[in-house]
Amino acid sequence: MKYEFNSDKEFDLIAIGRACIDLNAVEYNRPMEETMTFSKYVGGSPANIAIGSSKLGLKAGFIGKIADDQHGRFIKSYMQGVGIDVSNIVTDKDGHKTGLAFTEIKSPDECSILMYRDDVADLYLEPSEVNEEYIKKAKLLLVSGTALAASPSREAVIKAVQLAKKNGVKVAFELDYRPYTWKSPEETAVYYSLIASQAEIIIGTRDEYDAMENRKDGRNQETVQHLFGQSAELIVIKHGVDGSYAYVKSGDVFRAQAYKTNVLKTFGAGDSYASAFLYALISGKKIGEALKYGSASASIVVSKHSSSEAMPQVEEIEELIAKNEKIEAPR
Ligand SMILES: Nc1ncnc2c1ncn2[C@@H]1O[C@H](COP(=O)(O)OP(=O)(O)O)[C@@H](O)[C@H]1O
Ligand SMILES: O=C(O)C[C@@H](O)[C@H](O)C(=O)COP(=O)(O)O
Repeated sequence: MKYEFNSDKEFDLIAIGRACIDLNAVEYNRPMEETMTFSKYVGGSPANIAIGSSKLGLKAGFIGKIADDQHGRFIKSYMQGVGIDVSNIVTDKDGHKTGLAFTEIKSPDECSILMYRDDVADLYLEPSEVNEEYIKKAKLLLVSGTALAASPSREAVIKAVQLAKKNGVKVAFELDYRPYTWKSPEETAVYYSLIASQAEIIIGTRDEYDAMENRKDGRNQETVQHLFGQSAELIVIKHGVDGSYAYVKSGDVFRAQAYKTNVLKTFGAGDSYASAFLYALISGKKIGEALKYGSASASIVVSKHSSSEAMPQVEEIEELIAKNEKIEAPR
């Protein structure tokens, strides 16, 4: 079963949200207190997804606001360098700073992120900086949940979604829940539910759907039943190393297991998964196959040091799928 896009569009995917900096611990397998050096990469979930899908060959664009400083310029030139259209990345003129994410790698499965996101430039994207002529050119608008955390970025995203709906552009909502960016769980649930009610494709971990539903231990069946009553056509629910499911409005369900790998750290899994899943879907692969692309890409990225720079080529993903070494997990 395939998922159909409007083929008469110049861009495969346009992402909206934050483009930031990741500072990843160079000395790892220790707490951050003992880490003295960090490597710099472009980061921010929607930027990572745009980078991953561009490296896989999609024509990608980005809408966001970056700081008018060295970090902002680094982000823009890196994104341009991997083939992303940066014409709709706006430079902040009010002195707001680039968001930073320091990563701590204590062990392969004990990682955390220390984020510096006070007054960050990306959350100052204005609705007036979202351009209908641009959005209209995309097959898919990818929205990151974190961009809904504060105004005016929240309104800019809501406008982008409205313009997508008006112009036959599918909306994919990557829940990308970062608790520290939000004021309260209630607020998150309100805005997540609003965008989820408009999106045709929704991707998130089980915990992120729980944040949207403002509950604990939610069940996939209840979640999808509710969302299929709105605009959703395809819902992906990820369960970490236990794999992921794609639910289709027709009633079909697909499952992918994670691929065995030499794990260095856990972050980067979600963004690499989304970029390869969307790449495969937009390239016309079947939904079950697209899940494998997502899983394989994630497995490659968790074995490497960064999120953005580590995004794989198509050949690497296909090699891993062909090897077929999956992690057995309970159903
Ligand atoms: N330890 C791991 N080894 C191999 N693949 C993994 C591992 N952890 C996660 N993955 C893959 O990454 C995907 C996304 O991971 P998940 O943890 O659910 O998302 P997120 O990073 O957004 O929290 C999973 O569906 C799985 O395919
Ligand atoms: O999204 C961010 O601001 C931080 C990311 O750049 C970082 O690489 C990361 O946490 C990615 O993790 P993922 O969401 O598990 O892919």
